[in-house]
Amino acid sequence: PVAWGYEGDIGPCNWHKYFPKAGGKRQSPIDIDTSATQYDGSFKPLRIHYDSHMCSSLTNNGHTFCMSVNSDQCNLSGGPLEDKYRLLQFHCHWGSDDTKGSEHTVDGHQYAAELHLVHWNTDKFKSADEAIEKNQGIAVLTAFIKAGKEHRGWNHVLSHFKDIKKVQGTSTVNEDFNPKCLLPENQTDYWTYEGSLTTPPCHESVRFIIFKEVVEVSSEQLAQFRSLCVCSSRKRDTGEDEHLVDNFRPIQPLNGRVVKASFQ
Ligand SMILES: NS(=O)(=O)c1ccc(S(=O)(=O)NCc2cccs2)s1
Ligand SMILES: [Zn+2]
Repeated sequence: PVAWGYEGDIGPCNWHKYFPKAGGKRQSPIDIDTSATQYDGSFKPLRIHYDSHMCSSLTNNGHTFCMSVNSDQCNLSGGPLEDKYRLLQFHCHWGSDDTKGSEHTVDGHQYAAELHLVHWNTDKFKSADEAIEKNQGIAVLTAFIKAGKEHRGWNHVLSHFKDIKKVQGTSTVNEDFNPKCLLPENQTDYWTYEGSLTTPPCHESVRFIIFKEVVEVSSEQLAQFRSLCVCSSRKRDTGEDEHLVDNFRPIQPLNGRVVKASFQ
């Protein structure tokens, strides 16, 4: 597999050389210009049904932490979606300090981090690997994160981080944890548009649903995101571990796409 990253020769400006989709016309992330969004009154209520008795495993894949979920009881439908989608995994993007880290921006404002709950279309496709490449294959529920008060729900995830500090580290999460607790209270106000995976291979298969309400976590919790290491071997010339930070892709051209809003 081709190595890619967020800085230097393997960074986002060169992804298109090995991952041609990265140069496509409906790429993500984007800036949400709230003065140009269009209210769509036709959206049905979002239906987010997750159960908490799902055994999931947490991995450091070198680009982010990834909580993979293998429950057919975690489903998403409604809102702008025509089909039923099943939760595959969730992960985040964050910065080297609290002033940057989100992938999408709102009126040019970048948040400290961004949560992606990745779902695949089980009505149209037989597997996630098939859905990942197809239009309407993927739906990503997205919440912005800012530094503020501590978030108790996030501690269920962060308590496993010592086991995945190194890349390819994996930890099994058995406790009663429902990822729905990571979403904002207001789940009726969101923006939505058609885009892509924000990492290679950047397939243009994603419907993003981005909540307007921002979730707060403490600065100390954000610092725990940054405690993950990029790779087991590579050391800085100071012998220091290289920490996983600034794993966000720059914003991409809108190319005429319209961002819809579920609220006026
Ligand atoms: N940042 S994001 O939510 O847009 C995502 C990027 C990659 C995602 S994935 O879950 O599809 N894993 C990568 C792949 C698995 C199988 C083939 S590619 S989700
Ligand atoms: Zn993501």
